Amino acid sequence: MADRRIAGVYAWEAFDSRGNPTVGCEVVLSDGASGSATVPSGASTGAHEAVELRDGGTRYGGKGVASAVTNVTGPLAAAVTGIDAGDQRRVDAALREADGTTDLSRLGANAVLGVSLSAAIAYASSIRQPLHAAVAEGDDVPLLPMPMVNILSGGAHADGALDIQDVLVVPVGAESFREAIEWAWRVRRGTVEAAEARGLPAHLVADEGGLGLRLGGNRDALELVAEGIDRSGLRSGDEAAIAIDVAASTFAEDGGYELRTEGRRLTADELVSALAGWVADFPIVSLEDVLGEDDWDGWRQAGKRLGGVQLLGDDLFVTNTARLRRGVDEQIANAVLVKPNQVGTLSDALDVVRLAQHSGYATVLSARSGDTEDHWLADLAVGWRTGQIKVGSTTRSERTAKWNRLLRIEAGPAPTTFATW
Ligand SMILES: C=C(OP(=O)(O)O)C(=O)O
Ligand SMILES: [Mg+2]
Repeated sequence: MADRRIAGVYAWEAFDSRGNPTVGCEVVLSDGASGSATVPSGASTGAHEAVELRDGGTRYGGKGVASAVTNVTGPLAAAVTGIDAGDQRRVDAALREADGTTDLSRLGANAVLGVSLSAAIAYASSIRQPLHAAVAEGDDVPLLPMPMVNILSGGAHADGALDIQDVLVVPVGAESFREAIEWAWRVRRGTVEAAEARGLPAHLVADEGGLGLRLGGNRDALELVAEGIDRSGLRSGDEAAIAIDVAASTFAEDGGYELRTEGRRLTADELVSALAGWVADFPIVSLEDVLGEDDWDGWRQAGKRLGGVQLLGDDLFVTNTARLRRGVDEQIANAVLVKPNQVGTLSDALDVVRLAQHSGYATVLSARSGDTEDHWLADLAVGWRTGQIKVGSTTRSERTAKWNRLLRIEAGPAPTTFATW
């Protein structure tokens, strides 16, 4: 039997797409196979996420990850050396044990995820399988996810150009991933045309490559993207629909919601009413983080009034099984955003995906606003059959790396299916 024990673990500081430092990691196995991964980093982070370790006085202006790097090569390497990389659960348990905290704040969730991912990638290389096949369970057939593609950006990703963080297109009528991503690109082009027709500078892009336009208010953003869909020639609602990441925690203040671009303050109830109005007027199929991350009562009320659409919890659930379990038990939201670095290990992220799938919740695997050119996220979406993926726009290489990887997987040789909406 091949010897796939972890024999070496290396780490370094790498750039993310905002030019901030992040952790790169490589795991080498006894049989000589190796795998490396870089870890992404969010901006609109949830308060309950596992902790990303940052420290001062190192590179790139004193917000380095030098301690995360030395934690990889020191205690985390010691904890996993000798473990069979094919036993992901054991690798991840050893990483958690080495850290000893529930939020991974001692050694850093960024350090832990680097090792967890690199071990999985090294194992896939050793068994000569693509990562999506190596992480698939049982007889699961690879499933290409429906993309959710960023068109307009606001919030923490575009210097507050809008209060809401993302207006995205979902190519709901597409029959293959290739068609879906082309349709998303057509909607972007249509939105650029719509912006230019209004004299807006459509070449300025935000962190995830979405257009970073200063508009009169949030509704204007929806009107612009709706016009972009019309200009794309796609049928609004049937072929191309809209998703919003409200990211409400980023503008929640003293129990209310400050819509700064509109100069008004709303209660939770008024914010839900505004969202219900948008759902009535635009082809919206998915709403993310509609209220603050700890406003469970507000979310329950929101579910009653916005029940017809996908209600997606990001900051609400933070890829955490305990929080998702509470959501399922209390019938709050109906979908979960899954960001592996919110929880720190692949096994924990997979547990969230499976709990959601068994509970009838949809799953959307997601990149971060600070991401890298790595594309393991695409393989996880396919192998775990998450059904949806959110990566940002169709521009900027750290985004296209994931789309291009999905196009590559769809081209074969393994047979795939596509997750229609
Ligand atoms: C991808 C997102 O942004 P960030 O990575 O900044 O949390 C998000 O909020 O869904
Ligand atoms: Mg979000």
